[in-house]
Amino acid sequence: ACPYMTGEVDSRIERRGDNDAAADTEEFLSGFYLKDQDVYLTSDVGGPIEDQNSLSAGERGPTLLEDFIFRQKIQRFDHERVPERAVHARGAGAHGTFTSYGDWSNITAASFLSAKGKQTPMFTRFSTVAGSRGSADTARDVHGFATRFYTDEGNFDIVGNNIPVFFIQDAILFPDLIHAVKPRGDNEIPQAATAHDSAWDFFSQQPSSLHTLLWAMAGHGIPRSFRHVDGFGVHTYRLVTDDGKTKLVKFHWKGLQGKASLVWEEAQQAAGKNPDFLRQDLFEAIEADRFPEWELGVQIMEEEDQLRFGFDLFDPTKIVPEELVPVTKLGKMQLNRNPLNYFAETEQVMFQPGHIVRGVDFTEDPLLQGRLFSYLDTQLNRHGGPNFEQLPINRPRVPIHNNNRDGAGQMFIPLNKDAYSPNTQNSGSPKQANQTVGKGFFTSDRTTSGKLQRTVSTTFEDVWSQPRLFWNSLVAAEKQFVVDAMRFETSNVKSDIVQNNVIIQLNRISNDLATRVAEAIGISAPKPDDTFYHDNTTAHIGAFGQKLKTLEGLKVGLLASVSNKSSIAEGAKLQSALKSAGVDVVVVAERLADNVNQTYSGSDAVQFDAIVVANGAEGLFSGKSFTGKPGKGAASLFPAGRPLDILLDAFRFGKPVAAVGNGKVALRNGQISSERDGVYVADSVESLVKGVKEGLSTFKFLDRFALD
Ligand code: HEM
Repeated sequence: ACPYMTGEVDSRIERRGDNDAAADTEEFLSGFYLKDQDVYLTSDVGGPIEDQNSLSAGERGPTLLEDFIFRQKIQRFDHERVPERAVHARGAGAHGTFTSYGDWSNITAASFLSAKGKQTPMFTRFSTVAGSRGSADTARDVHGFATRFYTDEGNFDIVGNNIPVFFIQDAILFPDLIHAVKPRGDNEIPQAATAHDSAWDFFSQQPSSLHTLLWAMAGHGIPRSFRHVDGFGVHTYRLVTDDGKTKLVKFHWKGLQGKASLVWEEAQQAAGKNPDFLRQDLFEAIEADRFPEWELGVQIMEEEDQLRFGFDLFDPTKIVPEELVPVTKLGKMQLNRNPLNYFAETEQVMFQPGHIVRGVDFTEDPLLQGRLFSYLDTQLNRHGGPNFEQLPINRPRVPIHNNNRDGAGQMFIPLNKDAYSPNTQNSGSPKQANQTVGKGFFTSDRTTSGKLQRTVSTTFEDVWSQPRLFWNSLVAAEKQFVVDAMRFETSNVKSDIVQNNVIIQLNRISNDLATRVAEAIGISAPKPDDTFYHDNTTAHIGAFGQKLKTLEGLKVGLLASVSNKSSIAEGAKLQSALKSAGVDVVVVAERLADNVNQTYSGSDAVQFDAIVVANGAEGLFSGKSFTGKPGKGAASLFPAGRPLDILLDAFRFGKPVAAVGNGKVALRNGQISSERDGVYVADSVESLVKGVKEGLSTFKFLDRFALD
């Protein structure tokens, strides 16, 4: 244990998955805990400190420079911030466990996949890309899905996203992409948003970005929670067996919660009312022992398949449709433990695509190749020195021995004074792995040759057919989400040239898409540009229209009234009926009282996955509240019309809405027909529950989104 650890073990430390890997994590991290319980205050160098006043010359005199206590405290405060990540600055992470489904030595020598049931500790961080560290969680963006395996042969990171493709094909364009999507140079506007000229200028000038853009606009850009996203390694990687045989693979993380997305207006509401919407959901789910899980899968391909599917497997703007190559599930990740300190763990974790282990290898993908430089380089800047791999969250769970030395923040005391190899002075140690434990990391057999050139491979040229495949594969409501998103974004673009260029590019994907966006920004419908048009479709790409696999951690809002006690009591009944499904009920009323969890003034539809209006609360939903005049009595406790707004918003956002008994008056006042899908009416809470559960698993009722 840490020599400075004092007091009882923190109760939060006990909260974790009940398995060996979680126990390893606990044992490892406990060596670093600092717990300030029943102790006295000291300076950084250990001297006891008596009080919190600075040293002054006389009672009313100036503070003295000699006050080392004052200077140290202020100095430490002045240096609390480190540079945020250049991208993916906003995020949240959790510890977890990976369990292998089998012995996969037929495809990889990676030791964490060497036996059925083998467990490996993990840390995973989800993020948005463009926003700064304090930006809202629900900004529309690609989401980072970075995973680390602390394997018994060193750390392996799959630094992926929740979208399986990327904007560019060559890493040299990454600064351009990021400069274009980040805020403007002159006024630093807008924060965490792509609805501006430079972003769309880049997208329309660099059409390799269209595929990723479509995914982001279709709902994957605004997920319901981090628990409801899938993850992708994006690039094609290699798996290598002990005898050197390689397979090409695409990594997938398939969520066992199912996929779910917000709608745009809902994301906006969340951004204002609760900018921590996604990180809070993840944190609370894990605190409640509802551990989210993902299966790690691979699409396995042969070296000869590199160009077999009509595109290049080394082009990161392409998916391999699962109809062509199904996903083989290798194991499962469970996130089962929250960090105990955000900065020490989530902020200081340094993922790198270059953290790989024996049994995995890179490919020639030029985006991947560039990333191998960028992450280490930026982390040297972020940490201020080369020793960040020694931080607890980055330190491998296996011994490290090498001749790397010194640098800022060295935390070890290396005893070998002969830090070179080969040597005789230290008995040849550290020795090569193949002289001791067998094989060390080895690069797969690859041959490359060719004339030096600065060009994009001709096999990367078609960047329109796959966006078309994506568009073709969406259901009508999802297409409408894309159209709405693009209308919103491009109507914020000021430049006619950029707007026109966007339409030209969209028209290469689909004339329908281009026309629908064009008409909203006052551009006449273009004639079809059909070189890349086709009618193919693929499954597994939508964010909507599929059932959730579990309801765990979803929230139902019961809209009740303190003036009718039985309406409040329905909360307990509803909660007991939904408990086994892991759904939480939140009782909302005019003011806090016994069994009331939230007030109308503090609530919004986005906080709930379904709404139930209690019998007896209908009086709060009268049309009168729309007069805009301040209400009287109870009504003055919340903004005029709020209960009906919550109900209507929930309905507009595609959520299930329900009413018990006279609660149906509220539906009527909101002109919500009980004939609509996902609208449930019953005389008792008990007879409503089946419908509400069904509605929750449906998640979004797509018929509510007008199509045009
Ligand atoms: C397939 C394409 C890419 C994916 C999936 C991806 C994913 C990610 C993720 C998930 C993170 C956040 C890691 C964390 O949670 O700490 C990240 C950070 C970062 N990415 Fe990428 N990225 C991609 C392309 C690139 C490229 C091409 C570059 C540069 C050439 C780049 C540079 C960075 C940098 C500088 C960071 C910040 C790292 C840090 O400060 O620790 N990324 N990326």
